[in-house]
Amino acid sequence: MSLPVLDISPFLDASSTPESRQQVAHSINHACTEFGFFYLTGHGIPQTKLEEIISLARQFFALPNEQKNGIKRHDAGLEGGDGARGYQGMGENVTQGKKDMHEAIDLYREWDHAPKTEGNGGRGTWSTLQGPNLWPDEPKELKPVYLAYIEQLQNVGTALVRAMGLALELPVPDPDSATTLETEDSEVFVRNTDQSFWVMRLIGYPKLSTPVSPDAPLSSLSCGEHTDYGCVTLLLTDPTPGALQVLLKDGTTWLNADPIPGAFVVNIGDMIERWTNGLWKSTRHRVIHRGEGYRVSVPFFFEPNFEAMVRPLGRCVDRSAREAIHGGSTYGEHLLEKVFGNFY
Ligand SMILES: O=C(O)CCC(=O)C(=O)O
Ligand SMILES: [Fe+2]
Repeated sequence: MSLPVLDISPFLDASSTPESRQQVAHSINHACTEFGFFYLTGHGIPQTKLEEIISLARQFFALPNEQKNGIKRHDAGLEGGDGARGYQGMGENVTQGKKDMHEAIDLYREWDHAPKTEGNGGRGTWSTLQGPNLWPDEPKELKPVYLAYIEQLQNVGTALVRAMGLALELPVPDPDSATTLETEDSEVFVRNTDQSFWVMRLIGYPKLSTPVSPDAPLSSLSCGEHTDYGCVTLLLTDPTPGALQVLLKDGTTWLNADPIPGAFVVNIGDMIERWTNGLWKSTRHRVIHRGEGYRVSVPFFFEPNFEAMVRPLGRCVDRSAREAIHGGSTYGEHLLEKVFGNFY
């Protein structure tokens, strides 16, 4: 058994036929209903570029701790800190109250919603999430290469959520009637991600040394079991097999989501589950790296706009034949809860 493979190219190619798009949409509905996870090909980003992204992250993690801590994340209100952006050393990330065995840099869309509070002379103090990204000085090419990559990923994310709107059989937009952000047509996800408050994580995982045991404490995991909290995740990893594991619908079987060269591993997050009223569930997954070498992964979380109101879509509520699972809140409110709660 392995996860479905989907080719998104009909949604990136303006000359593709409606039939080819429908076919992709159909496969997405199947993949999201059965797994919440799939491989994505046809995204147009060359494999050499993907390899460069992994290699630059690997070069950063190989630097001495002292240098990595130069862009350390600090709590909001402390000099240079916004409680979210920057580098976290090994064991600083916490999932379900347990330390994860990884180190990471978190980058977010730059804050452009409200005036920033700048400090006098120093790096400034910031409200949560409102500081600037803390980019590494080394390797020097990391920042420009990642910025270009993030632009490309936003296009892929848009293509994907467009396909998802069709996959849910939401009505196609009526060109004669005005739409609002909350109009529930097949473009609803595209409109609510057009200023995506994206997150990019560069993650480094040392090989775990503790022995495998069924009741091993969660603290021995590379990244504890969780769902992703946003919209869709486009995950790029190095070739290490056996690390990322996905919980199947039976609720007990863990499937290895081993990387396919040139493809992203995609999964849906809690905001899609909420929008679809649970027709599509955000699937639990975890990382246990007991293989060889130092594993590097770079997930890109393509999220709703900060201000997007996320509540179950009427058609999905009808189709799911149950009450709305949530009363609605903005993505920003949801994210702030997650940041304050150390994420998962
Ligand atoms: O490193 C991976 O393969 C997955 C990481 C992950 O699930 C996450 O950062 O949310
Ligand atoms: Fe995840």
